[in-house]
Amino acid sequence: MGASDKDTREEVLQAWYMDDSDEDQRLPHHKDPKEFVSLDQLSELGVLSWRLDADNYETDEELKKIREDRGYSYMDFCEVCPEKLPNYEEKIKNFFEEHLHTDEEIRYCVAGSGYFDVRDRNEKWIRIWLKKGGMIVLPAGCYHRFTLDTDNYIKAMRLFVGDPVWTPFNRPHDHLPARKEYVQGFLQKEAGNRPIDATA
Ligand SMILES: CSCCC(=O)/C(O)=C/O
Ligand SMILES: [Fe+2]
Repeated sequence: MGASDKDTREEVLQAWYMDDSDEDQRLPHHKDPKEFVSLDQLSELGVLSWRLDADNYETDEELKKIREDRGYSYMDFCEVCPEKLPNYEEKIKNFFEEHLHTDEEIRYCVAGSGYFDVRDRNEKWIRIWLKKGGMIVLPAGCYHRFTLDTDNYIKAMRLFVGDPVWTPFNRPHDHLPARKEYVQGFLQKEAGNRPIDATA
């Protein structure tokens, strides 16, 4: 991916470390001073991202190719607002409980915006602001949560490999194979980057 691709992705996808305040979850929760997280840092956590043409998703060849390459055969839409989402209050509460899934969570924002929070490898929260045209993949086994922002509306395309399984496993679910594999991926990367100890 070239530098210019990355720059335009950042118009619809921004990430930063969160503060520790208990204020309204829909506020940005920046640290003071702000501490942004790059898309490369996100990809080190296994979080993939694209910028796509949300006004033309029905005919978008780039989306078609991503779906073919990654096997995303299933697609539907989830609109989050009181008028469109049944059991809105309960769902909003559940989305914001820290959880993981045993499969990827793939969300493409075609309207509105929202926050997907993910834990980094030191358990710090990173807030990912997804806006119209942004698409993210959260890897299986990655603890995360979702909230609307203060605009209170998102319409997201949900993609899945085969028949969808939406089950959230609220933290702690560290014994699940998906979690173990996700953590193992970090440990292997760290071991690969460690300098060789010639005295050992
Ligand atoms: C914007 S899609 C609703 C959030 C959701 O589906 C989910 O699983 C959050 O973790
Ligand atoms: Fe989720």
